[in-house]
Amino acid sequence: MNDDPNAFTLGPLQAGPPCCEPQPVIQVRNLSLRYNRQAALDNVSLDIYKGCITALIGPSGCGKTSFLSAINRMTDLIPGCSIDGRILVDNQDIHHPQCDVQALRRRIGMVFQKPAPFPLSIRRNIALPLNEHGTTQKTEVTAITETVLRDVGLWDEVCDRLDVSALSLSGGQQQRLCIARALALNPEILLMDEPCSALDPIASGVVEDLICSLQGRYTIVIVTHNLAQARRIANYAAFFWVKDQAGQLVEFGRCRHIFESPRDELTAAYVNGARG
Ligand SMILES: Nc1ncnc2c1ncn2[C@@H]1O[C@H](COP(=O)(O)OP(=O)(O)OP(=O)(O)O)[C@@H](O)[C@H]1O
Repeated sequence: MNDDPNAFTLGPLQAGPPCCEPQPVIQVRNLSLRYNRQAALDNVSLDIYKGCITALIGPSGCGKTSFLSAINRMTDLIPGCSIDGRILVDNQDIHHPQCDVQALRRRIGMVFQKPAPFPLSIRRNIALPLNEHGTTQKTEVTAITETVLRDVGLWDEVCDRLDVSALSLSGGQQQRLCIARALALNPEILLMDEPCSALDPIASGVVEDLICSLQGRYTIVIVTHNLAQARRIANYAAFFWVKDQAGQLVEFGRCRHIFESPRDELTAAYVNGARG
């Protein structure tokens, strides 16, 4: 898949933790995305590496959310949205007519900017998606519920009140519940759209630590406006910018390189705060 001269690919890395081995799991090639006649992304090619955290950065309107939503075909749900180009997940073309979109979304979970638990009990928030995806045995659902609530550090806080409304939790707890809900389906990839931006600094720090703790077990693609956060948590960063009225990928690379020695002047200006 690396025959495309427009693709951003990296050479072999130094020996490092397994999460940093550059093994592409999502390969985006020449992705262009439109909302009716308005272009939102133009000819974006990018590899996302297995087990790593990749941050999508860039100013408002440069197409970060559109890019994220295209990866699990959430963009199918937006009237007027059309896509050109190819997205491969584990070498499977997600736009192939035989692609099972429900299975794709099970493999690729999504967490949104604003915590959006279902207006149900904490327990039902985890059980409902499991039931919908065919896991109905009570003992199994109970075991998964405890596992994922522990994974997000919520179990000790809620284990004695699993039947209260999820809406009674704090914003940070709600967001961790939403991450637990996504993890319950045992995804390989997590897409996160500004998961901390609606939270206060303390809750944001807790969710940020949680995201770091998931690194290696999951491939994570995160949109963030918080450059310090991207720098703290991501292995790779992709910098988008609006050129000719459409979002384009300016530069992709190891996070350290993007922030400390970017190749592109625009990237340097953005990460140094001179532009954007
Ligand atoms: N559902 C939609 N219908 C029409 N245009 C849209 C839709 N969603 C996004 N757009 C447009 O597509 C472009 C890219 O938007 P997108 O939300 O992907 O950018 P973004 O970088 O994530 O922005 P932000 O950081 O503000 O969330 C913008 O011009 C936006 O107005």
